[in-house]
Amino acid sequence: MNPLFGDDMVERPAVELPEGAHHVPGWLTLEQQRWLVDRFHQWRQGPLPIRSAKIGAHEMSVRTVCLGWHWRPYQYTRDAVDVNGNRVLDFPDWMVRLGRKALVAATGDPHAGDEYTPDAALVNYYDETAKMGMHQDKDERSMAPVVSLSIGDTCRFRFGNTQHHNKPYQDVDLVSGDLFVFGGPSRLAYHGVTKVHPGTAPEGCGLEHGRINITMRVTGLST
Ligand SMILES: O=C(O)CCC(=O)C(=O)O
Ligand SMILES: [Fe+2]
Repeated sequence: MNPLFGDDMVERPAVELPEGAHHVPGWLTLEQQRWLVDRFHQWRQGPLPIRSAKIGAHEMSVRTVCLGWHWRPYQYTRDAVDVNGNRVLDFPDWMVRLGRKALVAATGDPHAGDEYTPDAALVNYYDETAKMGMHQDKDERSMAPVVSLSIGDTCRFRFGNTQHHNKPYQDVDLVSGDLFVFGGPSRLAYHGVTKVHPGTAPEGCGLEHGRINITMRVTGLST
């Protein structure tokens, strides 16, 4: 028998993710996406310019501007000593609330966000050729979940295991408006972005080219 809502009619079949990892397709409305893109354009005005972080002598292809704490490999500081020495922007209160809502949406647990107070965000911009190699987010001292929001072009996000950057991993398409959360036993899973699909940003998301990804984290550092 053909089920009425069989897998064949679901545009994006759910991928089986390890415990602690959650993907919520289309979590942000287009209006919310546009509003976040406007914030992005403000953040990149300064006091810190958006820049490619350097891993040794190698510049990352992604460009990043931070909120709350400034990240450079492999540490967080309030002042961007590797850029222009200026102090990083404050972490906005609305983003704390958004992070809490994201955890509730991702887990289905109405209390999942109660204790969550992210204090750092990396706001990454990918042009059509940018990628991010497999890595763990482990510069934080807290194991609270990472909340990730995507806007603009679709990317191929690779979400792996906590042991090494090889298989097993799952490839997930992160589309404009998608939420992805990794916490619990998946908090230190290796992950990366293998490809951005140019020209896939939906009309009305506020971004015509490229992809913005915001990851909120709890650094566990004090002021
Ligand atoms: O762009 C993404 O979806 C992932 C970004 C990421 O892993 C990071 O900023 O550490
Ligand atoms: Fe990461």
